[in-house]
Amino acid sequence: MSARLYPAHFEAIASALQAIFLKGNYADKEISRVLKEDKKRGSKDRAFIAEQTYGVVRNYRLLKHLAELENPTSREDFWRLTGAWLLHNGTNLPGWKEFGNLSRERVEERMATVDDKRAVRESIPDWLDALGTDQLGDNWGATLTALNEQAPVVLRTNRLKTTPEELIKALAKESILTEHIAADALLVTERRNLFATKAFKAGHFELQDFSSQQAAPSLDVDPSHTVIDACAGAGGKSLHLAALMQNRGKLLSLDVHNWKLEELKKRAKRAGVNNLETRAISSTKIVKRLTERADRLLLDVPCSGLGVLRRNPDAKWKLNPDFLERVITEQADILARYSRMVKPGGKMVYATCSILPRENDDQVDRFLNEEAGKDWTLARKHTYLPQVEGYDGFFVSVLDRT
Ligand SMILES: C[S@@+](CC[C@H](N)C(=O)[O-])C[C@H]1O[C@@H](n2cnc3c(N)ncnc32)[C@H](O)[C@@H]1O
Repeated sequence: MSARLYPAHFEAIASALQAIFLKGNYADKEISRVLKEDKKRGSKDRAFIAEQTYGVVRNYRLLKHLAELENPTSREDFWRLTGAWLLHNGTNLPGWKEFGNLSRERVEERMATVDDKRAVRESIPDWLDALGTDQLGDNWGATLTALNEQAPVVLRTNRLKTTPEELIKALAKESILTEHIAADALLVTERRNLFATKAFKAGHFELQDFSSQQAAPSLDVDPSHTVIDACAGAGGKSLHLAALMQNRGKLLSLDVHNWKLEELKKRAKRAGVNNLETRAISSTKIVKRLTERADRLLLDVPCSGLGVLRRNPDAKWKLNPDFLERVITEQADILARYSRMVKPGGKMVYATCSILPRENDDQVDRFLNEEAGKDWTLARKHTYLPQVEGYDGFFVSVLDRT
């Protein structure tokens, strides 16, 4: 590859990386920040900065090894990591002083030493590599490799306003090429700024991965139902549920964070959704008062996010064993308490964007074997894996209440 390289791009990448690794800031926010600092950049330059920054975040441990840096802190250190990433991908580097003695030969020599060190090669903390091996056995290696790739961009057509066929045509007029892959899902085959399109502003689609689009349809909702989305967040799945309910029936979106529900309200307005009400879970009473009110319940619970590392690669550096234990305890509590909101004869979907059985199958098994789960049976479950279906790692289980 012989891309033209500019010092200003490396400056922007290094600035984003310093904030991500030294201050613990989110990668997507930092990339937006540095891109906003120079609005004159064209789309290729913006894409270069975003892609290289994500590349370094994804491959941080490997790049520290290749660039022979124990603990990068300075601006030059992050230039050097980015340089090592480009060399590793076959790009020649200019002789800028920040790169120091980096050379293709040395990077190749260092690369040859990691064949038997998966955690370094795939850039993952040792504790996570051990956990993945313990949880997924032989599947872990392929999952890890797939999670280090760039995520495909998938849209969900908002059927309240358009159809996949009409949306494909409307987006093509704005030079965005898409392919209908399933139900409401379109795969974007040419990356562009989707949020600037007329179709987005008019609420004709939402960005939502293929795997995540499997949760709402699994609830088998209809326009007569009362549906509760109990961990609704900013409402990706609530909006999907509203469309499947044809904007009828009653949809109640709950979350412990009111600011997320405020964001959901804005998105609902854009999407033309009007069967939805939001309510913050400010005390345990909110859930108690809803005992046996719902025909359908979605529990898209907080999780490790290990299935969506392609999209949020910085999460692997922020996650820690204590957080994982806490979130597992919280998931079990949510399943046991919130399931009481379902009427006899109703249905519930328990979902996570994790690939770990401890957050998925084990939680469902435990629930079914305890007092809270005595009226419940498992109808089906599936773990979507990035190396199998090709999209985010995701778990969906469907449970029926007798
Ligand atoms: C995986 S996210 C939900 C994503 C959302 N369903 C979507 O499709 O966009 C999990 C959500 O659970 C919320 N949450 C955390 N603890 C909770 C609790 N105890 N009860 C309800 N929601 C909770 C978080 O604030 C977060 O928004």
